[in-house]
Amino acid sequence: MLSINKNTVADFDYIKDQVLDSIDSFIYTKDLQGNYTYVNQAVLNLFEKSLDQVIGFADTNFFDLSLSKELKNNDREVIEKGIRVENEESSFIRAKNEVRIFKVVKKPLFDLHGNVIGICGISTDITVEKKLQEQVAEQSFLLDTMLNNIDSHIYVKDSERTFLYVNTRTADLFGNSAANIIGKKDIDILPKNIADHFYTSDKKVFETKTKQVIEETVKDEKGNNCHYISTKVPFNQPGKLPAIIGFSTEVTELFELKEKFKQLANIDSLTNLYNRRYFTLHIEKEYLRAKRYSHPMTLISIDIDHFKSINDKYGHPGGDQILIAVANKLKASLRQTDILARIGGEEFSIILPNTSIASAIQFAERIRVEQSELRITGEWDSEASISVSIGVSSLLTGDKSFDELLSRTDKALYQAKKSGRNRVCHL
Ligand SMILES: Nc1nc2c(ncn2[C@@H]2O[C@H](COP(=O)(O)OP(=O)(O)OP(=O)(O)O)[C@@H](O)[C@H]2O)c(=O)[nH]1
Repeated sequence: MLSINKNTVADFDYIKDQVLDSIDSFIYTKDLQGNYTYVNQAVLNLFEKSLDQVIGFADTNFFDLSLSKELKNNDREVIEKGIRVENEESSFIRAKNEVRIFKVVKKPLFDLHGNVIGICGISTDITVEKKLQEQVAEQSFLLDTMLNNIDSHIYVKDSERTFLYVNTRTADLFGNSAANIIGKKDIDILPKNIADHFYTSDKKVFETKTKQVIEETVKDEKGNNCHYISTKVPFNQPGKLPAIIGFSTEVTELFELKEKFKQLANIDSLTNLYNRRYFTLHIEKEYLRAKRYSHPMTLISIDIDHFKSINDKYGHPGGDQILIAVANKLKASLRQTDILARIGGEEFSIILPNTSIASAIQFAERIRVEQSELRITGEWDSEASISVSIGVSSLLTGDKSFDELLSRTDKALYQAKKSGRNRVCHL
């Protein structure tokens, strides 16, 4: 049989106090007036008071209650309703001169007849945890705001092609919500050919474990080409599948602008034919190709006769219109592989790859006739007509550079001029 004597109770109280005092949580009881009837050591440490400075005293001595609203409300709720309250309290501690946040559990204390005679509370300081949570929430908000407003598509995808993250821009591009995309595979979200196209470069990151910068071109739903610069970096977390973080920026406008600039640099603005710069680049290329494969290559030089007099007769703007008409007629005579350029004022050249001198002479003669039959109308009374002189020359086995071909063609043109114009000469 268990016998309890005075000493056993004292021992038990002593042990209980030791246990309660060794707990980091704040344990306390208060009477109905809100005066403390018990506090453990943690409470004394928090208040920086001794036991007799706390027992019998109310919270107003230890908290700034104007800044500790939940404390009073929670206490009132427990006492008035006789219920257990579990809540968070943010309280200003006078001794520490700072606000601390507590997770509190407060219960009513009853007498033998079931009347509420006070409250018992256990509070745990969660200030650091809360601050960390706030910091994480703040950083996550900041990151979300940045990722969702940046002009790039950002996504995280694992090696099994499952999206782990997409920003709003990516979700919009895929025509779905981020919540619907995350957790799904690219092939479940995108048309197979597009998903596979993206996965080809994803795979490269998984295989090489290094960052890849790729230019990607994808057709949108209207069939237009969209150009992207994509940077994909490996993202590995212990215990998880390898993943990549992708940043894709649409550069369609820039790409098209670049292409336009490239074109403009090569195009003559008056006639829209290639200019001398493009011609020079290409004649060298064609020359090297013809040399390497021992293919024939012929050059034609065309010069409008007495263009100075045409300018004098029709004025400079009239002369421009005639140049455009001549250019258009020349363009219409070309084969797909021929390269036509305006290389000077009223001078044009045609590179004829894979063409023998005999066929080139025939072609030049056809051009000469077509040009002489041109009737050009404009802001003048009669129809304007012109003639052209043409020089033709082919690449010879002994040629050391394309300059030799160029100079032979020029000489042939000079001969055509010298021998009366409106004719084709060849060398
Ligand atoms: N309208 C116009 N004229 C140009 C342009 N570029 C050059 N010219 C003119 O073309 C004329 C070329 O004259 P020339 O080189 O003396 O030769 P030509 O009068 O054609 O005589 P031949 O070539 O000997 O038959 C000059 O009057 C230039 O001012 C241009 O872009 N527009």
